[in-house]
Amino acid sequence: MQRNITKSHVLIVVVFFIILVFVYGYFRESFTSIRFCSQVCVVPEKDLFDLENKLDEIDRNEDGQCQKSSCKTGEMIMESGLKYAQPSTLTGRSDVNAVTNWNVPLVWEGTFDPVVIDAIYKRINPRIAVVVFAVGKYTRFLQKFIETGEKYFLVGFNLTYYVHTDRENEVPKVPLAKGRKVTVVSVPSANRWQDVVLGRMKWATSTIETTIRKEADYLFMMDIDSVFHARFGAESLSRLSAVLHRGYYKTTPRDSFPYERRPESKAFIPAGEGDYYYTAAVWGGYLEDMYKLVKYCYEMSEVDTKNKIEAVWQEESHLNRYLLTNKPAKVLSPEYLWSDYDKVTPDIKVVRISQLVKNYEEVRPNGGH
Ligand SMILES: CC(=O)N[C@H]1[C@@H](OP(=O)(O)OP(=O)(O)OC[C@H]2O[C@@H](n3ccc(=O)[nH]c3=O)[C@H](O)[C@@H]2O)O[C@H](CO)[C@H](O)[C@@H]1O
Ligand SMILES: [Mn+2]
Repeated sequence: MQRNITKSHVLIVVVFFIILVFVYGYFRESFTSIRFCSQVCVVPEKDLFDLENKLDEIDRNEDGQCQKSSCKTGEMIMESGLKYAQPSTLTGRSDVNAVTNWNVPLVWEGTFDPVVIDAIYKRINPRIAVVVFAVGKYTRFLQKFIETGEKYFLVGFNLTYYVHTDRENEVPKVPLAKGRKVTVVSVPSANRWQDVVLGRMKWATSTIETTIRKEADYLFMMDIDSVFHARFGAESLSRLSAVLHRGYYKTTPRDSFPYERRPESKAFIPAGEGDYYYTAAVWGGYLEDMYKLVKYCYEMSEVDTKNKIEAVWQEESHLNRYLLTNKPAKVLSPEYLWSDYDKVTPDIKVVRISQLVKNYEEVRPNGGH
């Protein structure tokens, strides 16, 4: 009995092991790519190599320009070892919608973790351009805008404020953090505020072509009559990010949005169409995507002028027209531009930047609205 068991069993065990070795040899490739993740994630050697390569990809040429498109964003790579709260699939903001119907984020406080977002974007280390205009009496807003920008706006990132003005001597000297600067660009004075507002598209197009294109990866267009109050960070970065206008984001039916309604204008949006109403006081994105959009607003307003029409809200109308067809990659909640004219409502957990109350009559060259 004892002898029988030993003989046949030894044979079976040997055959079993031989088969096992063959099977292993055959499927070896697939076995190595299985990741065993619990506390520690074991990354197979080949994948580790790919990952290192990706980390090394963030290269700039002699002009400081990114070599690969991943420099701008796209790839959500985070260094390992970072400590942050575990994300939940079940809890989050339930009082607001955090996604659009074309499935991109609608950014509110509580929908992102600053630690994770910063880790991803600081590794890319993008150069950010902020284009602002301070023409005529609007130079008075520069000091507070830049001062508070240094406290809250994309802190820790390379950033240049391109201040377009007709009063160079009124540009204040504000202490700036490392990697940040102010570049002054001269523009002519204007007799109508409408010309300044629309002129922004023309002058910004030209500054991008001559200067900014060589110096930045992202670009923001912003009104100057605003003050930062809280973090306005890398969560705002995307190919194209637009901000919901605080006046129309909650219950306004689309047919009541102040879109351009005259078919003669290039900014025309007919009844029954539209997603949101976006403000033109804060918008940003990849340099080249923003260039295309700023230039579009300029060219469309030129066509309108030829046809003796001016869109109801100038470049804001053209911006809204463009974004209806070319959906933004991120929509930012009105936290990203509130107004001191309005009471803060419970869904706005944090006001990141707010428009100042101003005397339109006094500050604008031709007064009024
Ligand atoms: C919150 C919001 O939706 N803002 C929009 C609203 O602006 P506002 O009513 O806030 O207009 P505004 O007076 O701030 O003008 C827009 C910007 O143009 C510049 N400026 C204007 C006049 C002037 O004499 N000098 C000068 O430098 C300055 O940067 C200013 O911030 O309507 C404008 C068009 O009508 C633009 O679409 C603004 O983005
Ligand atoms: Mn404004």
